[in-house]
Amino acid sequence: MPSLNNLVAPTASITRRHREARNGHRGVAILLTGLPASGKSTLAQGLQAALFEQGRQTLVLDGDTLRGGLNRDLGFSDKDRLENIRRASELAALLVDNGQIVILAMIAPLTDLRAVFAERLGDDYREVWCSASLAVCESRDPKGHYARARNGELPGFTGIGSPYEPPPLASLVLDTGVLSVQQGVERLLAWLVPELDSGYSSSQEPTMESPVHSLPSLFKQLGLPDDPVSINQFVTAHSPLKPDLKLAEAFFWTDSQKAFLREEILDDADWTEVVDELNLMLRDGRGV
Ligand SMILES: Nc1ncnc2c1ncn2[C@@H]1O[C@H](COP(=O)(O)OS(=O)(=O)O)[C@@H](OP(=O)(O)O)[C@H]1O
Ligand SMILES: Nc1ncnc2c1ncn2[C@@H]1O[C@H](COP(=O)(O)OP(=O)(O)O)[C@@H](O)[C@H]1O
Repeated sequence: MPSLNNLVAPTASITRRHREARNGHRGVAILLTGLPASGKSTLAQGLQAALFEQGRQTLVLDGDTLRGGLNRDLGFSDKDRLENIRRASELAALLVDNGQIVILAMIAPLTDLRAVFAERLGDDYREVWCSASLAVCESRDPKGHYARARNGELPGFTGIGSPYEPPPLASLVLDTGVLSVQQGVERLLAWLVPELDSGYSSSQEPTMESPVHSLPSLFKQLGLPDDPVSINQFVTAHSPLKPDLKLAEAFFWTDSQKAFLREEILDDADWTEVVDELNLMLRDGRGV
């Protein structure tokens, strides 16, 4: 293994701030934790679909899927579960740094295991407890695991042969034994969306030297719809711009929009960075 002292990370030319500005939302990792069959995977897929529909950048890291590839060398001993979570937390951190909303559907049964996520992801970490009881989960048993565990075929199965410690500090508790799937997804969205829209990573706070405006805020400033789907539609409808045509001279702007863009481009003012970004998107037809 190489010495950590000899590793030098490259400087990123495209930073998290750039990606979040383009996405119009922050990157964040949400752990859905709970007993087997408590609804983690179902809610993760439902939440992902709803966020995707809203034009957001999101993906699911599911314990079962990770264990089929990246973590296929790992079992369910304490040591292996810790390594499972460590790798998932590293992967999630990379993806959050890429501006993604990472939805982790993993049992992560112990407080100490969830602390690995909290420590690695810091302010970018949120915990949701899918709190369906053991009795409810066992009665559902969609994979037949509980029945096998009761027969002694799955020693150390969480909830039967090994413990699940409820998370006392979860940001959100969903009683997945009572709620419908749709109600669960609605509650997740109602809780999460304001957080996504309420500013970006604290480690990337804008400074006086480099004020940051997002693409949505530019669209709002221009009097245009500012949700991700509308921004995509606008870029698709108006690109590619001819190489010799200046952005502010394009036919689709009103006079006041042109005046605003000219001023911002000439003044090298607050909006320059995001105006540049829109310019590039319109040249190559790339949406958000
Ligand atoms: N012994 C034992 N204990 C718990 N779970 C088991 C076990 N053996 C196999 N499985 C299957 O693995 C899925 C859980 O993987 P995770 O990576 O989320 O587990 S952990 O966070 O490392 O505890 C889990 O998926 P879910 O039912 O979706 O939770 C099971 O399908
Ligand atoms: N409120 C709910 N949230 C999530 N799943 C629910 C809910 N109510 C019933 N279910 C059902 O419970 C089962 C949960 O399975 P799954 O999502 O694979 O759980 P886990 O990933 O926690 O093992 C699914 O069959 C799902 O349809």
